[in-house]
Amino acid sequence: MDFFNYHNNQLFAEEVNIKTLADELGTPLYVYSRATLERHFKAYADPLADQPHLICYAVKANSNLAVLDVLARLGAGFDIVSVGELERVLAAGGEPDRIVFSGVGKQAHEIRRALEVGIKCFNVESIPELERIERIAEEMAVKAPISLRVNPDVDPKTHPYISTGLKANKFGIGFELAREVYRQAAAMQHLDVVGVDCHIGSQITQIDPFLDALDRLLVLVDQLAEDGIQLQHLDLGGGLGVRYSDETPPLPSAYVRALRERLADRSYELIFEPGRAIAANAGILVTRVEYLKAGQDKHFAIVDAAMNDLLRPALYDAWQEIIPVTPHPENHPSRVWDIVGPVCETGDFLGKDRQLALEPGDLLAVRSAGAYGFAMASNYNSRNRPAEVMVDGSQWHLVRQRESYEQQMAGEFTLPSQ
Ligand SMILES: Cc1ncc(COP(=O)(O)O)c(C=O)c1O
Ligand SMILES: N[C@@H](CCCC[NH3+])C(=O)O
Repeated sequence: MDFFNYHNNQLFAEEVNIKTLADELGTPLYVYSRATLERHFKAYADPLADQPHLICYAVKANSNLAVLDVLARLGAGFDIVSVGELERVLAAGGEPDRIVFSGVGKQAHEIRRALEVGIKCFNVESIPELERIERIAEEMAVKAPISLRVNPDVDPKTHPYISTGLKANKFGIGFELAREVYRQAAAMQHLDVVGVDCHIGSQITQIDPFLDALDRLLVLVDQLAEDGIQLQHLDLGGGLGVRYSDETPPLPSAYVRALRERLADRSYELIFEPGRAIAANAGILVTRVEYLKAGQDKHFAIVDAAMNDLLRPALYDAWQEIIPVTPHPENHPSRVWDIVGPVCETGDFLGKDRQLALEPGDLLAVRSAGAYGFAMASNYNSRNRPAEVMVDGSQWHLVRQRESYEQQMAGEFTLPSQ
């Protein structure tokens, strides 16, 4: 089932015509489908219905308040990596005791705020972080729930920039060290050791690396049991890939089932931290063609969205499908275009070598843009970040206004006069 589809030669999100939205709200414009977010969340939650679990949506993928709200209403937990994400989850109605806090650089004020609101667990990534949490918990006279993020040294076979579970990556505590660090954690007065955590990378399209990582975690869990450390939950991270072009990642249900089979009759609460698998294919970026420019070797369609709006193509050479919002008749001449933005960088492209029938003023949709799209948008070239819309059946809601220049400059000052 796809909630972004053509009807009468017009692209729709659920029952809302994209051209109407773009004409009314301007472009570039992010459009999300509530039904798709819900379907993707349930694809994780349903196969876990008969056992204790928590799906902690990775807020970094798309932190729009409306997206968080949709997921909170379904009972989602949240995986955060900053106090900014924490405040967003709380503002959207997320429950503090369903929040896990990941990330290698948690600052003291972030730890304090997380303890104050009572999060479910800190996923601790180093010994100094463990010591910092212990110190702050002591000052606040509370016990901090923690798990260690273990780096299992498993190759996730993904883009090198988004692999996180190899020895060479900055993330987690090395597998060989983990048992000893758990002993240290268990001896600290103000820590409550509740789980173990592992996240090996993103856009992973095979099940095997996840199973290898789980096997390593289970070896550790057994060793910890010998040491008298009983865990309540296993957090298996996020990272399940999606289809951008011809990838064939396992469905969430198959992935969850495979991991459950490996766990056999071990009874732990299972936590997952999916980001991309929930949000990516729940969103598109709509952009308008400004100019068609014939180059010597290449033809360029210059559109009004750029790398500041959608960074993935520039950063990872990522491929995302680009489709017309209102396709021309079949006999309209087409040619191969590079779809580029107005930013002054050669890396500013949304897609290369795309066969399309185009005219100036046409609308295009970049698919699979719901995750790591707006979330990584910036003001580079002093461009305002785009608006975001949530479609819900035949209704749509503006869930973020296009930034204004005043907002972009807010809080910034020129030098005082002499
Ligand atoms: C700790 C952690 N959890 C979850 C995620 C979400 O990953 P994905 O969007 O690939 O599911 C990430 C990002 O890779 C992460 O770093
Ligand atoms: N931002 C990345 C994924 C990073 C995952 C976060 N650890 C992407 O767009 O693919």
